[in-house]
Amino acid sequence: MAAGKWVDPAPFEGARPRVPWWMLVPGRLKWLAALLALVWLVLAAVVRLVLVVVRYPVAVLVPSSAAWCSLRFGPGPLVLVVLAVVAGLLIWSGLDRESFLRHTWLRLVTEWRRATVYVPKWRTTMRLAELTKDSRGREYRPRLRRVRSEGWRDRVRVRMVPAQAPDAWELRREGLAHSFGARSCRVRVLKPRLLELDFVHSDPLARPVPVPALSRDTDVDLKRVVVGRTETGRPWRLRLLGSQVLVVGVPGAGKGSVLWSLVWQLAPAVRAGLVRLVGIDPKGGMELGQCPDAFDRVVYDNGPDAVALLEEVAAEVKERAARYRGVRRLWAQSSGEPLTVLVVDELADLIAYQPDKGLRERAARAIQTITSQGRAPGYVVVGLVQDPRKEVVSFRHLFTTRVALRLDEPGQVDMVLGDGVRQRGAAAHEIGESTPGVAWVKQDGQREPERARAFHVTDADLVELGLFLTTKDATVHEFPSRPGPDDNTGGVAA
Ligand SMILES: Nc1ncnc2c1ncn2[C@@H]1O[C@H](COP(=O)(O)OP(=O)(O)OP(=O)(O)O)[C@@H](O)[C@H]1O
Repeated sequence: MAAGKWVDPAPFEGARPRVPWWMLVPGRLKWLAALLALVWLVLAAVVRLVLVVVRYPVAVLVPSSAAWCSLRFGPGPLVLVVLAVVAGLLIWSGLDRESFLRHTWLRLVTEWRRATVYVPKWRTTMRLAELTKDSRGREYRPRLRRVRSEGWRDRVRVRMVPAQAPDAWELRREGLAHSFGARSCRVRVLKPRLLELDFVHSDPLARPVPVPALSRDTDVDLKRVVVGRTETGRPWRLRLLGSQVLVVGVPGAGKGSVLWSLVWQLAPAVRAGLVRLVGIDPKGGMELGQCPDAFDRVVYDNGPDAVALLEEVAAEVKERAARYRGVRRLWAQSSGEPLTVLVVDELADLIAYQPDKGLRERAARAIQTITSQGRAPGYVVVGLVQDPRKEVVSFRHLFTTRVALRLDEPGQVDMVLGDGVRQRGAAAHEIGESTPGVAWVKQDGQREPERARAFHVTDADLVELGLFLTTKDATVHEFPSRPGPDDNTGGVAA
């Protein structure tokens, strides 16, 4: 090599060493990142702890405070505290059993069932029921959210996996019920991706609900007539004023009990002349003939007399509507005219089974007029139907309150209550034969259907009702003279 002259050595052919990326990060940034990670971990642990305490307050707080108490003060004071708490709980349950159950016992049951039933079985059940999804090696599993036990049912909230529809859960209801040890399962959609599953353990409506004592108070709330009890224990309130009511159920489902519960509650107003009942019973009086005194007019067939009565009522609707035009928006007691309730025991007999086409069409036209125009002038139709066939269902949209008692098939539930209502849990086809009077109710404008049972109105009750309506000690309501145009009370009676 000549002095001072550079000669290139052989080129380097080895693999360039790979340094992990974090070794290239400057030292200070590394410390900062480690600190942030630590803070994140601590926060996540605190959130988890808080969640556990919120979800299982009794199971976490009671043993931990007992342990703290015994460590700090010894076992003696702990025993005293336990005895005092037990005594306090006993007094509470004696004084107000309802609130005791709600705030302590049911909370305990909720935690117990969440910890022993839903959490341990959730993952396996979701996989076996094929409610999980796999994508690129990752498993997407529905998330178990809030659990609330109400004794007779557990309400379990679920967040569905993306791209899942409630139908998938609807199809697996029975399997889910068996897996979690429940008698049945209902699926309700709360909002997009959020479902509530009702795991039902017993039926709170298994026992008949007796009718209350006949009231003498004529101030009946016609917007909320109590005709039974809902499964949550509240009164079943049926809207009459401003509504049209359709009651559907197979023979023996208890349509009569819905009807008579309504008449029972209206009786004081009927006796005082504030409400007028008009009836058509195509079954020859088998139903309405049990208490004919309740009705101002009643026809026991589906022939010309029944159609004439329907047309008469339809004409009254038109005449009253013409008088109210520009004067009042909705019937009120101050109008000086009674609210008219038209009861048709078997609607299909008039508009579907009547062999005379002319009569059938006239009946359908009159019913349509009354249901579509009767709301404002104070005419309400209560239609009872055994078979939700096409001819009747085509009227469905005119009835704003629909009551589905026991039905034969799931398709009939959709026909009566409307599409999607069964999916929200209204399984009227699953109502047992042993619980007549139990129904699913859907009112327009109310999202959730309600399960309820009508009062059990016995034959003896109907005799009492008849006597009540025919006794003369009633205070007959004095209507004011015919209203003038200045009487513009668009409000509601009662
Ligand atoms: N709410 C109720 N609670 C307890 N038992 C009831 C109730 N409703 C009806 N029942 C009982 O069920 C039976 C059938 O009731 P109901 O006659 O009212 O049924 P329905 O649907 O009107 O039948 P149909 O269409 O044949 O007239 C009766 O023996 C009645 O006592």
